[in-house]
Amino acid sequence: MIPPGVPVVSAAAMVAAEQAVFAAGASQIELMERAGTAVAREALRFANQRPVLVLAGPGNNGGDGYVAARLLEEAGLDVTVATMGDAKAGAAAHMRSRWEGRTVALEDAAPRAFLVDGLLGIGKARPFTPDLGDRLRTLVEGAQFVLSIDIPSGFDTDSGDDLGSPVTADRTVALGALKPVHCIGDGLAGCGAVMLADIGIPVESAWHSLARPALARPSARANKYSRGLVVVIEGEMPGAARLSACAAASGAGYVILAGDTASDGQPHAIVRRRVTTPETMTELLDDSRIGAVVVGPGLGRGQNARRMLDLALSSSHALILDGDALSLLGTDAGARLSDRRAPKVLTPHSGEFDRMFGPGGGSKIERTIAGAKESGAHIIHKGGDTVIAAPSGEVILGANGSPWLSTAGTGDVLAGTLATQLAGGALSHLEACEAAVWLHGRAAQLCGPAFHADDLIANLPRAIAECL
Ligand SMILES: NC(=O)C1=CN([C@@H]2O[C@H](COP(=O)(O)OP(=O)(O)OC[C@H]3O[C@@H](n4cnc5c(N)ncnc54)[C@H](O)[C@@H]3O)[C@@H](O)[C@H]2O)[C@@H](O)CC1
Ligand SMILES: [K+]
Repeated sequence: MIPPGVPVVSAAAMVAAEQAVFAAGASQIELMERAGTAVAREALRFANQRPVLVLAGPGNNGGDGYVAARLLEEAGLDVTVATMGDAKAGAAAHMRSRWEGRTVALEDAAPRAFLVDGLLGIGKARPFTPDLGDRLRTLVEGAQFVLSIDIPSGFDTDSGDDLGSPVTADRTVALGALKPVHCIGDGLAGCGAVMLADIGIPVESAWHSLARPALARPSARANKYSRGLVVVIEGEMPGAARLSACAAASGAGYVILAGDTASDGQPHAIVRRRVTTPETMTELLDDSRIGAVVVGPGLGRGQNARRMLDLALSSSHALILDGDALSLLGTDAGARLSDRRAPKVLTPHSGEFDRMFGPGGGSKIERTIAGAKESGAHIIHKGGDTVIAAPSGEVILGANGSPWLSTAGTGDVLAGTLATQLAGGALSHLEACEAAVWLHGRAAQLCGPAFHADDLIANLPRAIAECL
């Protein structure tokens, strides 16, 4: 769980925001006192009189730890501080000097039930030495509850990578703003539940965490076309496109499933159109009422699939490109899509993303932004840590789903859900992506464990109801 709809900043941007506050006259000691107070408050909610071990590193993260230790002892708890190196000069050294309680070196510390992790924060982290790593593992495994200050120690703030740290927090108090490690990569599991503490540092960012969308009810004058006409192109594996079409039918006014459909099947509300040749495809797409076209789920990668994709790309409709369409575009995606003026959204999982834009080049956030800029498309880079990026560089980080989403067909459902939000025309493209990812994740939560993609569709109306 991460707080919804709040700014997310890189380590460098957080430091710049802090510097701006200092330049405006704030004192570093005051800020650290506020940070430590927020940590102590959170610790008091969960410590329940258990013995506390505060790990204090050499930087300002450790400084926050010393403040928390002092306040927890003043609150009557039994507190020991384990230090890793000497506190550097400045506020952290000041807070170290104000701590008068029991202190041991990290190497000599014994486990205690409630662990407060103030070893490393958003400064540049190096992997722990083997000895320190082993000691830390003993302390973490011996604790009943681990509360990390700002970030779990030994994780990279911007990529979310675990640098070999034994820390897995039950809860993390993010200071001032969320950072990428709270939302992506190994950090998702390493942080536990994340709470955000306002310590008086104003931050602005083009990156935000996912929030519940505000969706409108159909107006009194609404008709099936004004609520959005969605076309889904069927291919070699028709089940995938049918999942997209059924998902789109939750909210869209009119859904057409186009392909080699022999029978008209369930649900009857979805209109079947027999489209097997370039001519019939061209005829289908020659309809200005179409709000969005989904192409790719189960499309196949043969000659016919390629032809259908080319025709969809040359239309002027908003396109959702998923699955096989992304594989067919491959390394040509950037060049081919940047030439297309009409809106397009790509919904790759990591393998499809890498096939289009290459596997290297920074964090998942940076890579997704680069892909969006190169292709001129909005990108929903799927996974447990979904990253949505716009060509403008705006980002939404959407880790609200459920690990049970890792089952066949759920991506097809996302594509259809997105088509409905785009075709409705009420939302910007980024808002439509955010709404689709939220609804998809929420429907998964409502399903509970061990569901299949059809169950997800059945829960979309309940998710939508929460947004009205
Ligand atoms: N700047 C400020 O005034 C504030 C900072 N805050 C705290 O300060 C943190 C950032 O502080 P810093 O920039 O000092 O960074 P850190 O507290 O992350 O400490 C970085 C230090 O740890 C050392 N280090 C890194 N990896 C190591 C390893 N494996 N073994 C031993 N030493 C290692 C580095 O050489 C560096 O000296 C934030 O995360 C937050 O907790 C808060 O107190 C709010 C105010
Ligand atoms: K920490």
